Amino acid sequence: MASNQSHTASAKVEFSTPEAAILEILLPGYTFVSGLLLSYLHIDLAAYFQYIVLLAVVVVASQYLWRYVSNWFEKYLVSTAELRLDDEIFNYLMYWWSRQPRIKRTNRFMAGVRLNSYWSVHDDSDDEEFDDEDKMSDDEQDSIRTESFDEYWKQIINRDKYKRMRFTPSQGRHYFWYQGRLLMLDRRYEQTQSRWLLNNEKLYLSCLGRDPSVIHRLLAEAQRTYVERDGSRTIIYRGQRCPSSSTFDWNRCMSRLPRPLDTVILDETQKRAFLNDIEEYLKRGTAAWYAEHGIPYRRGYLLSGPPGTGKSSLCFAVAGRLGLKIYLLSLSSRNLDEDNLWSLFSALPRRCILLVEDVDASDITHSRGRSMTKPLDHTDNDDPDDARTPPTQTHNNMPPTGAPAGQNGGDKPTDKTASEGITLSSLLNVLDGVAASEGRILVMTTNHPEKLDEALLRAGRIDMHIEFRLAMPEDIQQLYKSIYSISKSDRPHKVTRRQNGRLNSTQSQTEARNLSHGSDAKSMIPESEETQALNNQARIERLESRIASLAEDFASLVPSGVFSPAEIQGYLLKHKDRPERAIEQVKDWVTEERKKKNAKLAAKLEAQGIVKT
Ligand SMILES: Nc1ncnc2c1ncn2[C@@H]1O[C@H](COP(=O)(O)OP(=O)(O)OP(=O)(O)O)[C@@H](O)[C@H]1O
Repeated sequence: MASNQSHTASAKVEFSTPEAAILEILLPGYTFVSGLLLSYLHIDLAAYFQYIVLLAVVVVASQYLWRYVSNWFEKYLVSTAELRLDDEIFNYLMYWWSRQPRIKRTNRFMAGVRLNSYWSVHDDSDDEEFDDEDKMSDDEQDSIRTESFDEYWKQIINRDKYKRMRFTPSQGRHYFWYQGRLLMLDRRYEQTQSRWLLNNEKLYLSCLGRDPSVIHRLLAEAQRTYVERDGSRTIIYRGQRCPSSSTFDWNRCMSRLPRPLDTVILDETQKRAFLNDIEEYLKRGTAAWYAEHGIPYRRGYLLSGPPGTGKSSLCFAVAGRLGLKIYLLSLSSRNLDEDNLWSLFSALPRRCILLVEDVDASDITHSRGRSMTKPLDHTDNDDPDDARTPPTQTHNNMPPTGAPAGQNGGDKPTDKTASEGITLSSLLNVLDGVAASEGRILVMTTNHPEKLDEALLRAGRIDMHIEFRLAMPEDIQQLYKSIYSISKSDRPHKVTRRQNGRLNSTQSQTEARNLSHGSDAKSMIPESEETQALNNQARIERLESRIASLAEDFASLVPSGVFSPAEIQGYLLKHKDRPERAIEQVKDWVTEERKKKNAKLAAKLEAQGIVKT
């Protein structure tokens, strides 16, 4: 009580005059400072009250005025673009900036091995380095191959240790000239309550004047620089949950060199039909035609077949051929609910491939009222005589062989809810409901088409179904040739040392020596360039015909319709420089693999209670 009274008394002393109270409001801390001055220097600030008030008013007014004027200036005389970290444009600008010579002169910069601090925005730095490796000249590749593995590996490991460093603007304002105009880049980490503080990074790009065209030009150049870096690579995006929220977005996850379509082994008619259908869909005028006829502009494909038969490869090859980006979606993603599915679909660009791999992996796509497991499925087919029927391709919703009819026989799916919250109805709505996105190409892959709900496969959702098969003799031959043949890019002028090496292993010693170096007598006479080219051509032809005959031998030793192309490719890769060794050892490999398959099959049958050991 007593202390309360004394506190009140002291407060009364401090604000003894109304002037002091006013000054305390204008200049917080005034009472304390004036008390100190009075006690120690005997200066009574109250005597200068008018001046102090005037000073305080001037300071406050000028602060206010400065804020007002700068706001007004920024609003009416400055154009500003705001760039968010979770948008790809952020990377465009950072990439462009990191390539500007001015960054080398600036004394405030951020150094890092990535262009951004956002974990899920992949900036492909590593891919670029792989590219550099790919771009080695033939001679470099040859010289690297003659090195011992240890030597080569030391080089690679050393290089990998030193990741490419990127220099980007540090936090704060950076002024620079672009096309004769002064621009300002402001990099800010905005403070919020979010614990994902780093994700609140933003860039503000400003120029003087109300005309923002210079900013547009700069951003367009940044985008061009970034996109040109991709060249002909196939860009892959993944539907992922944003780390800072519960929403989903497409994040660029990798870029890959395009896969030539002819490296995918599939019945030529099927391959052509698939490509032609997509080209027909994408060609000028098709969208208008669809609109005129009131048909939603969408196309869907189902690629089905045992694992490792080339479904994803075909999709990547077609994307590479047509320069389309691939958007990968996993229906089994945790936390993916209907709203997120909608937002992902609505964020798809107009022309792209939406790839839903292993669509049967998600329960929601399964056929209703049907047993999920069958005693045997085609992946377990181990009997050479029971090879899968030749590939078939069906148009306009011919359901896959053996596909069950839905229980209600119609297009109304029952709502089977996945634990994460998507239902079959919501999936179907996003695929082709009233608000579904237009222009995209949907490719679904599955190992078990028979498990898929009929509603998912009906015309308009799936317009073409391509079945992939286990490798038949002609496929096996092609696989063999694709591993050992001379690549097209090498054909015109040169047989590289590596190919000569292969040649040596496929020819008798004398013939090989003659082919790769010319006969002893001939080698004394220098060859003209033309003769060299002709000789090389002749060598290539001989090599090709040798490989073709070896391919036949190889195919005759591998049972038809038992192994997937991936399995055969895996085996051939073990002997990638020894085509004859691959043939010598294939019988053992087949026996071994069959044993493994039989054991797997027996275990599966036992687990299902079909046979007892
Ligand atoms: N038909 C094929 N032609 C050429 N290569 C193939 C073929 N099938 C498989 N491969 C090779 O096997 C590997 C796996 O192929 P891919 O991923 O395309 O198979 P998939 O059918 O999509 O398999 P999954 O069903 O398991 O996803 C790749 O390296 C690919 O090069």
